[in-house]
Formats: sequence, structure tokens, C-alpha cells
Amino acid sequence: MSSSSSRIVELANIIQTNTQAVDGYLASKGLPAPSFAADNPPTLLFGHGAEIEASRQAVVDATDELQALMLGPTGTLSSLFHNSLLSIQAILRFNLLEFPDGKEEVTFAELAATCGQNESEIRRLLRHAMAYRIFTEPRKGYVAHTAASKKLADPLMKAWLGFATEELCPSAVNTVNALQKWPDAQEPNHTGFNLANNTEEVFFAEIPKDLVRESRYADAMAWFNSAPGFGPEGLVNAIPWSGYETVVDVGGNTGLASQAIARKHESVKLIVQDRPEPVAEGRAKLDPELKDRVTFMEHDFFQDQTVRADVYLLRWILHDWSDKYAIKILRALIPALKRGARVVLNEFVLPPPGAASAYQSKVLRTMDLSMLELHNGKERDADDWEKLFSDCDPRFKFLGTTRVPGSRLGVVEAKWEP
Ligand SMILES: C[S@@+](CC[C@H](N)C(=O)[O-])C[C@H]1O[C@@H](n2cnc3c(N)ncnc32)[C@H](O)[C@@H]1O
Repeated sequence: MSSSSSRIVELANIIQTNTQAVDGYLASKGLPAPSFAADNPPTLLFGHGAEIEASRQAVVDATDELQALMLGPTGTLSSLFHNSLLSIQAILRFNLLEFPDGKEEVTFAELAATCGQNESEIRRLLRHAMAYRIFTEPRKGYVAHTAASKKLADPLMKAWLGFATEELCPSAVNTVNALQKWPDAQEPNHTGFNLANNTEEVFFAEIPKDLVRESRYADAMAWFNSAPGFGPEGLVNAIPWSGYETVVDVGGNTGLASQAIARKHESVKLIVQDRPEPVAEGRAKLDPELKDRVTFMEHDFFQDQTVRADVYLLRWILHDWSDKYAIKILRALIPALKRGARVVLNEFVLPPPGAASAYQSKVLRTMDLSMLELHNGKERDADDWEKLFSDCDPRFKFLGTTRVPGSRLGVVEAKWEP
């Protein structure tokens, strides 16, 4: 091994040590090595405890940094590909994930025929996806699945990437225009989404006009809830829920987080509040065993809260809104708050500058800009959260932020102390 102390060698060593740790662990458990093959399990590397997760993450971070160093500044800038999601959009729109007659391999021509498109453009689009290891061409002219193209057929994954290509991409392209038109960036209907859709409605009023868009959004939320580190497990373990009688899950969508809490903590009652569409879907899909403890209620969170509870949970709510509107949502709780009532947020807590790897920062910053594109919302750091409560009302006592091991989201707590 080289004795050089350069960063590239240091990174190579980090990659080697941690890759060996992951590989040795998989072998010791009789699990396959990661590969792009269609039958490689999509969650192979997850759920093996903190140590293996730390090694996996170290490899991801170090390979990202090493690649950037090896590309150099020109290579880094030229690999910001503007249309990296175009082939995914085509695959989803043209429904190219299911091969005719259940075949394992199909020709480009057969796939083109299923959607009435030209073979040559389908070939170009699929070969673009193949460069990202989504599908493969095992022999010239034939298409076969990889682990990633198989995963893309999962309905929730499909919904998330459908949401990204059909809602986020057009909104992103229009975001700088929106900022030029409305520089204060506080109003939820002054966004890239508004310009892209030629509407003055906020996202949450525009989307329900079309059932396909509404149900894709609900499924995209469900995908987030099922992705490693994004599920409600962290929240379920972060708070002593059994010590509380009543919890209101404000903007709880179809109630996934509330159901997870109710399953683990058998005494607590949860009321899920949201817009009519998710409330109807949540009621219809509710696990019958939880029907006495998880109930649904239509409620606009900009209107005064009417339910007196011990805890008000807002999970992934305030990041959808600028400070001006996040404060309105928190103030609307005040009429129902009893002394000592808790407000619990389950949101990203952005790390201080330089604390996260560049790879992690890309994930967090992408989410932050997505909020800007759709709603003029934003992700916040610990200081931002504290300031939000103090700007809202000095009677909120800020209790701090915690990060639950294994969860990518933080828990932010405040107490009502009039
Ligand atoms: C990002 S989702 C989070 C959903 C859920 N809490 C979770 O963790 O998956 C935001 C939620 O806010 C709801 N919402 C938006 N505007 C609302 C309003 N004015 N009143 C009540 N709910 C609203 C949406 O319907 C959606 O369910």
C-alpha cells in the first residue's frame, strides 16, 4: 500500500476497509454480494445494524468524493447532466417495465410496439437508462431487467419517480423564473409549480383536481415512508407515546405514522387530520385492528385547532411552507393548547455547514430545493426551528432537536407554557 498521505489515497483506503467489512458481513450471513442482476435483493444492504450501515455510508461518501477528485473541476461540472430523468419519464409514461407475454428478454422493437412509439427513440431512451444500470442489453437489440429496473416496477417507487418526473421536474425548470417574478419567495402560490401549471392555486389545491396526480402524490408519500431511514420507526421510538392519552397527527395524510405509533404503543389514541382526499383514503385503508384508536378528521390546519390533545404531531408538514405560513400553522394550534401540551415535529434537521458529507448534502439540498419548487417551503436547521417557535409565540418553550439512530429525520419538540 502506498505511504502517500494524499486525500485520494486516504479515500481509497476508506473504501477498501469498509467494503471489506460489508463484504465479510454478507458472506458470514450467507447473503449474496451486491450486483446489478435482476434477482439481487433490493434491500440487501439495509437492516444489518449501525456498524454495517456506517461502513456502507462511508463507502458511498468516499466513492462520491474520490470520483469528484478524479473527474476534476471540468469533469465535475460537465457531469451535471440536465436530463438525467428523461428516460425514466419515458419508461413510466410508455409503461415499458412489463415485458409482453412475461418474457425475460424482449427486443427494442417489441417494446416500441407495446406503446406505439418509434423503435429508434425507444432504443435511445432505454440505452440512456441502461447507462444508469436501469435495464441492460445482454445481447445486441435485446432488453433485460436489472435490479434497478425491477425495483422501478414497485408501485410506490414508480409513484415517487412519476412524481419526480411529472411534478418536480417541470416545477424545477420554472423555479428561477418564479424567483425573478416573486423575489420574496414566501407565498405558496408564487412558485415554479405555479408557473409550470399555469395556476394560481397552491400545490395542495391543484393536485386534487386530478385523481391520477392526487393518488400518485399519496403513493409518493408512502414511498418516502417505506424508504430506509425515512419511515416512522424513528419517531415511534423517539417519544414516550404511552405516557400520552391523545395525539393529533396534523396533516397526517393517510395515517401511516399514526398507525405505526398505535401498533407499538397500545394505550394512545390518535386523530389524523388532513384534507378530504387523504382522509377518505386513510379511512378506507385503515387496519381494522386499529379502528378504535386511530380515527380520521377533515381539518384545514390554517383554521383554529378544535381538538384538545396532549401532543400535536406535525410530520413533514412545516417543510412544505415558508416561515410566514409555518408560523400561521403553529399559531392555529394555540386555541386548543392546554398548559404542557407538546408540539412534536418530525422533519429533517439540516446539519451545520460542513458537518454532512457532500453526498449527504446532495440528498438534503435536493429536498430543500424541492420544497422551494413546489411550495416556497424549506428545510431548516436546529437554529431555524428554534427561531420559528420563538417568532411564532414566546409561550412556546423550545425543548430542542434530537436525531434517532437509524432515522434520517429529526424530532423537534416544543412545550406550551403560557
Ligand atoms: C408532505 S405531506 C406529509 C404527510 C404525513 N404527515 C407523512 O409524514 O407522510 C404533507 C401533508 O399536508 C397535508 N396538507 C396540505 N395542506 C393542508 C391543509 N391546509 N390542511 C390540512 N392538511 C394539509 C397534505 O394533504 C399532506 O398529507
